[in-house]
Amino acid sequence: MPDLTAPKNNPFPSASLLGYPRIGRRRELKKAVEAYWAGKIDAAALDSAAKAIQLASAKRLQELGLTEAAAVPGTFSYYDQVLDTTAHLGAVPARFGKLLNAEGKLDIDGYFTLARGNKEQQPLEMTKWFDTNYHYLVPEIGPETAFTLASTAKVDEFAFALANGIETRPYIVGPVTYLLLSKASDGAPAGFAPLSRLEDILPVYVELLGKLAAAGAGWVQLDEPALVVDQDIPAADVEAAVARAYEVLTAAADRPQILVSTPYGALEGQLGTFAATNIDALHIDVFKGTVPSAAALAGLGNKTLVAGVVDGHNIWRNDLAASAAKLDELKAAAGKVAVSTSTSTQHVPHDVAEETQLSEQLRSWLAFSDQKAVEVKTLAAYLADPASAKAAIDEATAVIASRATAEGVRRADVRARTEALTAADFSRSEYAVREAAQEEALHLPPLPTTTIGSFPQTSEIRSARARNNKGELSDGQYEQLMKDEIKRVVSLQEELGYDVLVHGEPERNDMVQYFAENLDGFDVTVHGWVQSYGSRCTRPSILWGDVTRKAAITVKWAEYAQSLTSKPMKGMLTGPVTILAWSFVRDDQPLGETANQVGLALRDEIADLEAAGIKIIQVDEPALRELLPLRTGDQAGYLTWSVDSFRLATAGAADATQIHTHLCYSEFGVIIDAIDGLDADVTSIEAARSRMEVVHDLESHGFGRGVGPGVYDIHSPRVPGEQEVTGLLSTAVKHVPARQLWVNPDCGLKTRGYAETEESLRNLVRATQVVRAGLLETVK
Ligand SMILES: CN1c2c(nc(N)[nH]c2=O)NC[C@@H]1CNc1ccc(C(=O)N[C@@H](CCC(=O)N[C@@H](CCC(=O)N[C@@H](CCC(=O)O)C(=O)O)C(=O)O)C(=O)O)cc1
Ligand SMILES: N[C@@H](CCS)C(=O)O
Ligand SMILES: [Zn+2]
Repeated sequence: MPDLTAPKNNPFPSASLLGYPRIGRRRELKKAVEAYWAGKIDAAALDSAAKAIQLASAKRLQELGLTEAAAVPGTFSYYDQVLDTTAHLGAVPARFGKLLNAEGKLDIDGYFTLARGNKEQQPLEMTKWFDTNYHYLVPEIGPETAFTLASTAKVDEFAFALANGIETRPYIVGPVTYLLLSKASDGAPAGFAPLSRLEDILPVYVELLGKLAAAGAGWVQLDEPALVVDQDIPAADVEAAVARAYEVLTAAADRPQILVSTPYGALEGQLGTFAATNIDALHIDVFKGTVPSAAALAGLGNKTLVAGVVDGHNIWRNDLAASAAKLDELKAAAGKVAVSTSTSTQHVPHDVAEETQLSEQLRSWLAFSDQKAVEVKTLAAYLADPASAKAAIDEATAVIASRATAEGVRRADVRARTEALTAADFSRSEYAVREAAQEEALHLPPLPTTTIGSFPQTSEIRSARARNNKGELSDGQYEQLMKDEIKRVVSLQEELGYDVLVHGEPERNDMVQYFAENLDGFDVTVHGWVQSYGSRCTRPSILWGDVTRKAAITVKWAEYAQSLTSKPMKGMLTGPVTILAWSFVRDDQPLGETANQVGLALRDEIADLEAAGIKIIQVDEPALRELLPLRTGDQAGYLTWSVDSFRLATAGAADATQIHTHLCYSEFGVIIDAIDGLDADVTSIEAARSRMEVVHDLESHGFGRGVGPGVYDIHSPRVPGEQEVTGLLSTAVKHVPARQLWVNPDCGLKTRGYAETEESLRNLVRATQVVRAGLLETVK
């Protein structure tokens, strides 16, 4: 048992992870949380499932060598780390009414209400966490928000691990990042900035630090990733906020030692701001970021520099020799150096060893969370005694070298095709020419109605796929079940009166993995689940080699669906940027090169869809915003290659073929030029959750082609009423010329149930009829 009376001035652990997956090696948390939501287990059973995961993870990390006090990160969460911070601060938006219980605490049901909403209230908005495919719940802060320590979950988790003999390092989002990620609550005065409430949240942090110290915590981790992003407020204001926040927190009478972590990129000038505070350790990302100057590092004085040299965001085996060289530089300039990951490893799966279906060669190139723990430990050993790590470093060097020449990594046929590309391959005819050709081919009514692609992925569909994978259902039987589903979805859309139909995507396990399974250059995992949001997970595919299409991928399904209706059926593809963003992408060449290879494979697929009689083809790019570099100086280069790869995919289409694209899960104002640059004939874009904010951007930009701002928020079971949709459409027609406007939901319907889907889709059509009639009146 650790000695609780020992002085809390332990050194920072020489090797640690910044965070660890919390969903469980077999998605135990997902299963428990969903069972709790469905009323199948009670709160006590959920609590014991959560504890079992916490303990198993902590023990596993100890087995892997992270045995020092505070080396195991306390990053468990039932749903989201930002929501956890909201809970600890008691920052419940007033619109939820009284959610705290009689003791002033937010219990588990209140916590899930913020995440999932209730009959009256939409949940907190969900948006992308930095440049990852993880989504957090956006806090709503106003001048009225009351802050109080409404949860002690972090203290309880710490005490539980300690009682089991493991001193963890509790994690919480730091005050500056928390407020910078917040949005102003409804009703806050114009121009209100959540950061203006800094003084008011600090006492709650101080109280929490006191409770953690009392429970025996030696170290706490305050995560400040917002500091690696160029904010749209002056840098001096951010600096002042950091200085003030950490002046108050470090002055707390009783507190653990404080590590501030700054993952996802280079801290740049803000390193000096932290150097001037009294925090005890500062983590910097030296994987994506660069090694700071010796002078900047010297400014850290007695603080421990926690070097994030092992990539927490991708799955390639660490180049230990390169990391060792960085550590040498850091050690020469900074006093105390410890080793860690660049980010939490919540973005990568648990263990490569689970993926026995992958070739040994591919597995040797990879490092998931558990392998990263070992890498961190090896590098810490290197710092203490370089000779002790020599064998491991040499092995990593040899394995990485073997990748460069392995079969499939560089293919002459693929390279010849990308090298032969010319400007003409990236452009279609003028829009006016295409518009006329499409008008003639499609004869669509004003305000055409459509959906984004997926229909509910029922448990029957998923279980059929699982049985097919296990060999319990033949390919023929599986295909027939998918066709039956497509038929149902097509007749439902006809009955509801939609103008442009979709086949519903039942045959896809995921909109990226499905394509990866059908392209050379990729491999997929069996257990490689990564949390996307709440209980939802994805299995990012591994893009390790040159990409080509083995055979047509979607054509047979699109052709079948089109054979069932005289209405146009949309072909449905995932775009190159999104395929890259939601996979683990090779790190041995520029992303733009890889994106063009994927773009060419999609271009071939579009040609085959056209040949099969498909007149409208949607190429989804929901991740276009996600990959936007966090530093403004890096953004233009990204936008060039990303937009180009989409154009390469789509520019082979005939004038009469209508190309759609779809974007969601982000705010798009900042990349509106790039969206326009995609040159899609129609763009559907998430808008319902933000009450059509995007139409202002479209209007001021003078967006000239078809556009469908979403009018149905598909993220919750709530059904939008006909009047609500009419209202949203009426707003849209004020800002976007009616002849350009389409009517559609915010995103696909795969996470929804049929009951609410049917009712909502019916309301969309009814509202469209009302607005169309109004347009006719105006014309008269
Ligand atoms: C649009 N979004 C996506 C993102 N990233 C992606 N890669 N894909 C996306 O669609 N990022 C942004 C958003 C995030 N949103 C979501 C939305 C929904 C999910 C989701 O529903 N995930 C599912 C898993 C999906 C999947 O891979 N399904 C497979 C396997 C299903 C499964 O679990 N099978 C069981 C057996 C089932 C049975 O027997 O009945 C098993 O294997 O144990 C499939 O359909 O075949 C989730 O469950 O979390 C994610 C992100
Ligand atoms: N076509 C996809 C897009 C999701 S972003 C779907 O409808 O699910
Ligand atoms: Zn979407």
